[in-house]
Amino acid sequence: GEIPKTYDELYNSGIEAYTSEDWYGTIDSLEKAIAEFKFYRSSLATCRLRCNNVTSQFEDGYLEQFDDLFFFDRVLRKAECLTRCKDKYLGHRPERISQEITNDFVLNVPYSYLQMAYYKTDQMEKAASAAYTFLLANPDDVMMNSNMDWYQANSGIENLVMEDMEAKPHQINYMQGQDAYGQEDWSEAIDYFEQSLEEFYKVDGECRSLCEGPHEYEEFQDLYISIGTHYHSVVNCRLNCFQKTSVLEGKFAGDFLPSIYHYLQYAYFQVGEPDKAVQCAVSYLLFLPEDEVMTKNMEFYETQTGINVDSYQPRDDAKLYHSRVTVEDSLKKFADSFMTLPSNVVADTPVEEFSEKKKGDIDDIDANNIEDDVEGEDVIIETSKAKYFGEIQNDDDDDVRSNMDNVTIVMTEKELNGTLRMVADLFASQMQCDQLIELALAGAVEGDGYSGKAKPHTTFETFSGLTVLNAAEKAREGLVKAEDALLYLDLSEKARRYVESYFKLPTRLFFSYTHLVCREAEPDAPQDRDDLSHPIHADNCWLDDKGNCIKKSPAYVWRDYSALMYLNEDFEGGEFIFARFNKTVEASVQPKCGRLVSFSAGEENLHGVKAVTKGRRCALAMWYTLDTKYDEKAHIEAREILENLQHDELYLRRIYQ
Ligand SMILES: O=C(O)CCC(=O)C(=O)O
Ligand SMILES: [Fe+3]
Repeated sequence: GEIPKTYDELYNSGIEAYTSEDWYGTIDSLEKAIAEFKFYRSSLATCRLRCNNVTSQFEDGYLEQFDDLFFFDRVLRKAECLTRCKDKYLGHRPERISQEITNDFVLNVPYSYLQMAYYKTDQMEKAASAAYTFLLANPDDVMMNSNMDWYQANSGIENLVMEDMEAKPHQINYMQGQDAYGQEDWSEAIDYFEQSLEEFYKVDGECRSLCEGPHEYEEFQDLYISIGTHYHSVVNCRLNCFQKTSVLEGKFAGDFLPSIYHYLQYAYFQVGEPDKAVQCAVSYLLFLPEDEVMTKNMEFYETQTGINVDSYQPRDDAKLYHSRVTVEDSLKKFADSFMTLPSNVVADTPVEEFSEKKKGDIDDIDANNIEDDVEGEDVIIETSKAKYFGEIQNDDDDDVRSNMDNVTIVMTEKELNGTLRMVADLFASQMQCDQLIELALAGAVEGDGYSGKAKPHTTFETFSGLTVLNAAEKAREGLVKAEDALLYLDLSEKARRYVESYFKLPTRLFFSYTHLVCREAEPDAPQDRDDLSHPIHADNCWLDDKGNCIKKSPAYVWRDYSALMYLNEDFEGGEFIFARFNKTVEASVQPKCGRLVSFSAGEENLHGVKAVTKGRRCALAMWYTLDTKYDEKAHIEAREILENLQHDELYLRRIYQ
């Protein structure tokens, strides 16, 4: 028969039909494209999963006596199995389909065309659902947001139901489970949550196997280095699956998986199955061992039901998942220690997937407080509150932290009167601070970072700055010391790692912008000025006149965390303040050499700097993002420049010695 079209071909015909306003044609092609995309991905995943079970024709243990024959026997048998399987299910399809088009599918872009086509053909409900589906992956899209408002106001349909047309079974079951749970229909809740759990692991398995796709090599290297390089990107991609699968209504829900065990333990308890309840509780604690509510529940089980909780193991599914991720994470860290992840990682699942959503805003999945209802006992208190799921992936970040010589935390959320804030000392020695100030004096440019405006915030101070890349370039030109520029890179990396670990971030934190800055009071500035050196602001949104945080351009909306490492204290004024929009101060921090203040970059952390009335105040300012897209590549480039310099210098020394 006719060779079926691939999803990129169908997508292109859909767009062509759209351009010529052939709405039925658009719908036909795009619906087929979406179906084909799903078929393609699930077949690929199925083949890869199936081929995990290949067995060797050799006697058990026979190959293990030769160095790597056992390993390569499995590799070849898997390769053979995959070749056959792909041939059978995906026969005519090319090995690789345009990455750009694949990304469009991952980001629900076909639904933006479908939305219009459904609307034009008078299918309002579908049109609204398509708009909603597109928005889940592209929440900031201005056009689609206004379409959505329009549907809500003018569709003419009462109770217009908008569906996520890409909702996956683990998400649907989860939401149905929550409904049943809210109705206190425990056995139905158990069914849904068990189903959701099973589907979660299935989707996760598919996601992980889709990571095994092609990889752009610069060149083939040693056999093992090539394999290792490819595996590095695969394991990185696999670890990202947690983010991609733990999504509810388009948003990253950090405790999606553990919360299912939380719901289940309560529901099992309610239906009189305390054994299963404890198993679920123990499974939950595997992911979030420090959870207070669950720890209390365990005490309850122990004291009120007579169960010996210590004899319980987590469920097999939880154990398997947890230990796999733990091992993968340590393999990835090991790989990270000697090779860099290529920036052009090509896998079937783009790394950017869900980038809009992972931003680190961990949403409350459900704040559904379940009141005590077992004879007034002090029982299982509430369902899961949002928690970071950092424990799994950040295990040995604690080492990083303890390796940070003598860094000490001096203020936490409590003293700082807010959330996601901290102050720590001893990040740099006096000598290092002096070196960085010297670097700033030699290299910083007035108005750098503010379109050259030397006085961007107040007329009474001059602002100057130097980026990491400019520092390296100036070192190359001999304008600043290379070792100072290197220290700039090293200290900012030290801070980045500390912040990543301190806030237990589930994924890597990237630099988004790094700036060595000084603010210097004008010699004739009045001592009693009442303006600020830096007005109250949030780092990732702009505040309108009512103090609303607008997360739109020109704000740097992708910034998720900020940190400032102070370099001196010999100036007057210049305290850093956390403050409300009406300028009431929540906490104030006195800068000094080696002190780091760090906080999440949103409206929860409005801040500013009090007037510097005398002298010069210097700091290493860093803004970070969780979104790889905004990774400040300048750090790598700067390091390269400096390494080359160092290399040249050694070379010259050798010649002239
Ligand atoms: O220098 C400081 O203490 C804070 C500066 C700041 O908030 C910013 O540049 O966004
Ligand atoms: Fe700021």
